[in-house]
Amino acid sequence: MPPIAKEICIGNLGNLQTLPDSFTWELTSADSVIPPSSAAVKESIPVIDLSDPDHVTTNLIGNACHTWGAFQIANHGISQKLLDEIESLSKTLFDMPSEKKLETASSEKGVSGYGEPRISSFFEKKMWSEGFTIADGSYRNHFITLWPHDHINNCRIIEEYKDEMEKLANRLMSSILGSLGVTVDDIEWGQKPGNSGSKVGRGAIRLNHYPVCPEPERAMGLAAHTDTTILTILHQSNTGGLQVFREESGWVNVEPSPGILVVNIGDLFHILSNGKIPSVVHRAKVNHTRSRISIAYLWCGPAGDDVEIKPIPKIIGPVGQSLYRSVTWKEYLQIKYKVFDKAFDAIRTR
Ligand SMILES: C=C1C[C@]23C[C@@]1(O)CC[C@H]2[C@@]12CCC[C@@](C)(C(=O)O1)[C@H]2[C@@H]3C(=O)O
Ligand SMILES: O=C(O)CCC(=O)C(=O)O
Ligand SMILES: [Fe+2]
Repeated sequence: MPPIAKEICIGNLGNLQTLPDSFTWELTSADSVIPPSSAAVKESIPVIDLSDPDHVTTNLIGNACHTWGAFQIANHGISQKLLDEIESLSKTLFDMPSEKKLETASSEKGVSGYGEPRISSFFEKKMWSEGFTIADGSYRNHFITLWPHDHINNCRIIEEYKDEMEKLANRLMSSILGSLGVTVDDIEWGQKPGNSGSKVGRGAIRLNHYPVCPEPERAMGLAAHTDTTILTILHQSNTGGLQVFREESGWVNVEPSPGILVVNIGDLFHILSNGKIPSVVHRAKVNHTRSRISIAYLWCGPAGDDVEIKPIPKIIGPVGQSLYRSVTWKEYLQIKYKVFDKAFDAIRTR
């Protein structure tokens, strides 16, 4: 009798000695990073020092956004202690037995809880990763399940991280808007009483874990995607894996550096900018000897469900045309998770 195939669970990937077929991706040469012999090998997204004067950072951020749709930041004001705390919380979570993690599985992809990335349904093959999404307050119940005696401190870390990241996201948005010659007041919802500044924020956190992989070249940690956000701030542990895509350069590694955060422009900023800045296509590769943690703060702006996201009139200009129709964040998220990489086409006006 043939052996009964054991169900492969994402909570146990690190124990596997071979790459199962369901996790084996058919990658072509276009999928690899630039060969080391290429002159462009040193190319990577710029690191911008946020302690430099505002006019300097705005200019550098503007250039990076136009070129890459992404940049890295130093001296951003997020304490190393908080970054270490959230990284260590994530490690403790993913080190738990698979059955324990599954007790906190999200009921639906994309809402709070443990599970595969929401984009996984668009790919035939499975991704070599597990994650935990914090999209609303329901994560607190999951934390009680995971840490019956230590949830209060872990919830404190999450709340502090969200508050600090939201302030940073607002600051970065102002800078990026500044580089486009506008301010937050030029956005309709930026002027709404109660919706301005950082008071009403919409931010999710995704804790990602990429276990050690027996055949990293044929596996994929997190498949190529753009984020459905205004911007995403990413903290990566000391193992590389993040790659960004640019037409002119192909896939480019974004190596981790202590205290440096990565900022990705998401789809909503691309819409607000009337297509002037790209939302960056990125992915995460995995490693043969080292596991990797990343923590993404996915920021959708000071926007409630009913707030309209559309190109900023001042960016379109008096004679220009709007590239995209107006959408609410909720509506755009629905479109994205129906048509995935065709979402911009679905809301294009011409
Ligand atoms: C706010 C959100 C963005 C996200 C979908 C979600 O509803 C919550 C999870 C987020 C995340 C994190 C990992 C990568 C990503 C593409 C995914 O699969 O789930 C993003 C989603 C997104 O940006 O669309
Ligand atoms: O792990 C990474 O480097 C990328 C994570 C990511 O893209 C995401 O969470 O949206
Ligand atoms: Fe992402």
